[in-house]
Amino acid sequence: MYKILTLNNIAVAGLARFPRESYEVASEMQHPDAVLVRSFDMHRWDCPDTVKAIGRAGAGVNNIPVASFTQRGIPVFNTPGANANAVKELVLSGLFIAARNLLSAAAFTQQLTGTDQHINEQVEQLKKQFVGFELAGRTLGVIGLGAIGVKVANAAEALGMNVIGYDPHITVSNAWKLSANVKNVSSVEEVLRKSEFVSLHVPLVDGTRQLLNADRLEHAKTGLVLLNFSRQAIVDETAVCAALNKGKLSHYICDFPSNQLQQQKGVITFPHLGASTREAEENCAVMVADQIRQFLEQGLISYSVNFPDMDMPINESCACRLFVANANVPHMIERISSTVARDNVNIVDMLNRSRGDVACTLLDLATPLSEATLAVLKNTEGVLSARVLTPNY
Ligand SMILES: NC(=O)c1ccc[n+]([C@@H]2O[C@H](COP(=O)([O-])OP(=O)(O)OC[C@H]3O[C@@H](n4cnc5c(N)ncnc54)[C@H](O)[C@@H]3O)[C@@H](O)[C@H]2O)c1
Ligand SMILES: O=C(O)CC[C@@H](O)C(=O)O
Repeated sequence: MYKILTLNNIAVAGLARFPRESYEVASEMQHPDAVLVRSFDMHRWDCPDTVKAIGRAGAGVNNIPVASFTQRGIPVFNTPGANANAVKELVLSGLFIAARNLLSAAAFTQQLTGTDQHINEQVEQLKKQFVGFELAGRTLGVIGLGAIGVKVANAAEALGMNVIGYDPHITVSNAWKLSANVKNVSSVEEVLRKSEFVSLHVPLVDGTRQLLNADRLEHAKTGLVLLNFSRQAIVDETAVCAALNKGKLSHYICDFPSNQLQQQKGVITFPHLGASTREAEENCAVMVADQIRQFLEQGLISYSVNFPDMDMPINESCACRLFVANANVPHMIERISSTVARDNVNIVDMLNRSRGDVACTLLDLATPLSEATLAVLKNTEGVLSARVLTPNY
């Protein structure tokens, strides 16, 4: 029986992927084999020794201490693209809200009282304060052209906007998906200089923390609308508030309310709603549940943020499969295979892949591996984690 601990609400469609006869899933349990999480802050969480995999039902992994899981030989999975459409639609809403002053206009009509005739007179007399502008012909700059950025860029282009994009690490596959009309520019400053709207779609890592700071915001066109549906710390909030007060920015629309933003004019915040659609929650939950099952049951890895992809069909003549996560250094295969040889076990199939400082090895073994040999393997220099899986043919 595998045990799956959920640290956030995970959509039922995803939880249903774990067969009841072989999985227990709960939000509180002892000795979990894997953990499913959304935005729960795992940096302050004491992870039990039994955990073999972490599944993030979403894109961002800044709430997960990935480096420390890597050292423990634990793969962290995420679900790239599974919530991208939901975020794109919220970003588009942000563009419309800013261009047409929709929130203040709706707040204005909500407070009108009196007869219909009186309300109508107020509407016609005062609506001029909410006059907006059209998106077509305006320039949107997209910073980060990954799963979300590409969708935002293409959708904005379809609305008639000029779209420019900046992503020094764009993947070939995302470059193929991007509309040919999206112009590539070479710096964040150039995006800010040329755009009326800028939307941020980068992950929060050391290199993107406070990507938009006071110096960079100086380059912005006066009246820029800045949208941040990535992470709070991608911008320097103090610099954003100063830019709003100077008129450099007209709006800051983001998914991350904070104490500093609460009273700031020009700010519109949402409660981290980007991925909160039924469709996105289900997509993420189903994708991550399937990844965790594949790893627990077969040692296979896809869409891990810290481990290499591992794909090898289980050899039908094997008695068991050994999964080893190890440091990516010389002599590891030699150490692993000589330890396995203690049991006089024959290797019928094998896969070894590496990614950065980590490597993974799958060995399909003709006969079972003893507990004693597995224990020796776990203590072998360079081995981060090891476990034996008994295939369920
Ligand atoms: N608001 C929400 O609910 C919500 C939902 C999903 C994702 N997100 C956030 O959005 C981020 C992006 O998601 P995604 O699915 O598009 O991820 P992704 O990995 O597909 O794309 C990120 C892109 O950013 C690019 N990038 C990295 N550093 C950059 C830099 N310094 N300048 C320009 N580009 C840079 C990468 O090359 C990549 O193409 C996530 O990491 C997460 O933090 C928020
Ligand atoms: O799980 C959520 O609601 C938010 C997820 C989102 O921030 C992500 O990075 O995918």
